[in-house]
Amino acid sequence: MDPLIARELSKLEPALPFRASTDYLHHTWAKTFFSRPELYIRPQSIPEIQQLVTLARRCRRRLVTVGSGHSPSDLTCTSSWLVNLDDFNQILQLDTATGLVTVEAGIRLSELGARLEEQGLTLKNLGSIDSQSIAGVIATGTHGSSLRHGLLSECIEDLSLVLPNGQLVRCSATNNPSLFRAALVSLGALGIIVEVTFKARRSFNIAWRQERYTLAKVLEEWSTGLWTSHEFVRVWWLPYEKGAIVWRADSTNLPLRAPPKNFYGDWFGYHVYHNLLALSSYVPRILPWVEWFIFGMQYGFKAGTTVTEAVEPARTGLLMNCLYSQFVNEWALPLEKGPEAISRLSAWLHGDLKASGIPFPTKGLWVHCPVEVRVSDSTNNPNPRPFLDPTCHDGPTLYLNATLYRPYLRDPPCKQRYYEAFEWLMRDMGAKPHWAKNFNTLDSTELGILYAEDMDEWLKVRQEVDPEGMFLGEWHRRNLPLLDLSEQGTRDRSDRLPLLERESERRTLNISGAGDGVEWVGDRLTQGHGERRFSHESRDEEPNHSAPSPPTTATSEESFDLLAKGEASILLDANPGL
Ligand SMILES: Cc1cc2nc3c(=O)[nH]c(=O)nc-3n(C[C@H](O)[C@H](O)[C@H](O)COP(=O)(O)OP(=O)(O)OC[C@H]3O[C@@H](n4cnc5c(N)ncnc54)[C@H](O)[C@@H]3O)c2cc1C
Ligand SMILES: O=C1O[C@H](CO)C(O)=C1O
Repeated sequence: MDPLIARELSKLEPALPFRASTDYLHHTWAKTFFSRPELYIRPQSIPEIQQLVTLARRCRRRLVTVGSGHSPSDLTCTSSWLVNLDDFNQILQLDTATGLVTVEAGIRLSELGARLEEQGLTLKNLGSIDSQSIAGVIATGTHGSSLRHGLLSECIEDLSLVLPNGQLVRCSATNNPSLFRAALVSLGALGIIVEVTFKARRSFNIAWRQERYTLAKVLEEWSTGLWTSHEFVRVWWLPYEKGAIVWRADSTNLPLRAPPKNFYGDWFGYHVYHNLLALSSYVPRILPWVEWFIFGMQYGFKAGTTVTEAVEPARTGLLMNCLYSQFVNEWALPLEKGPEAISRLSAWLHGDLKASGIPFPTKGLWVHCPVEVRVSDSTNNPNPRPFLDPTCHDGPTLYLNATLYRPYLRDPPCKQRYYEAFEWLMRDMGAKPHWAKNFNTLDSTELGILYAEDMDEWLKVRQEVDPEGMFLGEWHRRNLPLLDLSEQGTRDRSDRLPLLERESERRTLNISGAGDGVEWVGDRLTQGHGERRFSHESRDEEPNHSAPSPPTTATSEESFDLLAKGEASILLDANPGL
């Protein structure tokens, strides 16, 4: 343990626990990225969060907050300090009459859903899963698929954050609206969101129906009811089959009816599909056959022949089985551009470069399905939009999500060319990438241009609350124009953003169970913790807030003692590994 940390910790409130452990191995849900933070910290109260932020500032450390690690990119990787709010996850207030609910920001949507249900409430919209933390969902602009809803975060009324100076601030549409709009898609770069107030809806059930369409029928109905006939609609496009699975749902008073068994939801089909995907990494040309076979077994071999229906509570019925580790590359574009985007990508995947207009060769290229096709509409949201909201301002939004599975955690062979071509098309059509996902070919300048004044506003707020870049890392540097053009020549970290963590290398992990996942290594690790920071060390002021009196626990004394002795503080179990 760096003696600087022990020294600085000894100057803080000794009774307040600092629940930090070393030797934690962080990884994304998909095990695409791993990193080894210097400390992994799981606070349980706002004073603890304020204390760890103060300590980080004094020790000159970058902070990263991680929710459930479901963002597919390297956004949450760090060799510095990783903060997780899984133990800060209570419902603080709930008003069944108004539907207003205040929660601690670490709560996972699954736990929140179960607790709301006990009170007859639910979230009004969900994405494909509910494993995420509420703060994580907000931070990256997570969406579901419905033209009657925008981003999941549109139900948020009020947020509280701990800023890099340790201050606890609240914001809403009327109270500090710029901070609110910046914090609604914060990319973890403003501070730690600690409390969230949102409006829930009365619990409801959905009746859903799923059937196979031809792609031609999807495109034919695109503007004549495909997306508007039901509250929730999502489409899985099967490119080789030129087919699609259309899933639609509405709220209902019908009695619950469990969905029928499905092929790859069961043990046998799940493993058959997984092994066929693994085989296709060696013999990629079988992929059209795999698509035909698996989706035929799952949804019927012919359009219109098999319909699946069920009635379920919305909080589970809206979710889906995401199967295996995967890369996902998702972009938002105007809904009316969908038929053109899909037709061009379809032409390209079938080798017709001319019709596609996509300048990448397709020889020897084989890809996985599905391409997820989803929608949202933020234009009816009365709350202010996040500055970094990727959805359209003047009409409904389409999302295209190109999925590539990683059977047994191995990367598929054609990823680079498929994603380069897909991103080329998306950029050609003026689309914006989903912040959490695996996009690669846009740089910070281009993203700055795409978001224009909204990016400027977001950067302005960010710079005001975090002038030293305590919440910034390589992902932010790569994707956001953090410096003005006039400052591009400056060495950003040491000159302007002294705490920004740079990536120093990506290396293969020699541990079993990591597959092709890479270890992200930040310069905190390679430079040796603390080196540069001693010279930059600033003894800044105490945060200007009055923290409630801290709880006194045995663990606080233990943690303090261990750290003061320079030993690792293992108040939590170290990551049990893979
Ligand atoms: C299987 C799967 C299915 C998915 N389905 C969908 C979908 O249907 N629709 C969709 O839009 N996306 C989807 N996603 C993406 C996912 O919703 C987002 O990546 C979401 O951000 C993950 O939440 P998390 O809690 O895991 O956050 P993390 O991935 O851990 O973190 C995401 C960001 O939030 C920040 N953050 C987390 N907690 C805090 C906090 N307390 N304060 C400040 N910043 C914080 C982090 O620093 C980071 O920048 C899916 C991902 C997977 C793997
Ligand atoms: O990122 C995502 O993964 C699933 C697809 O498996 C989904 O819907 C996302 O969004």
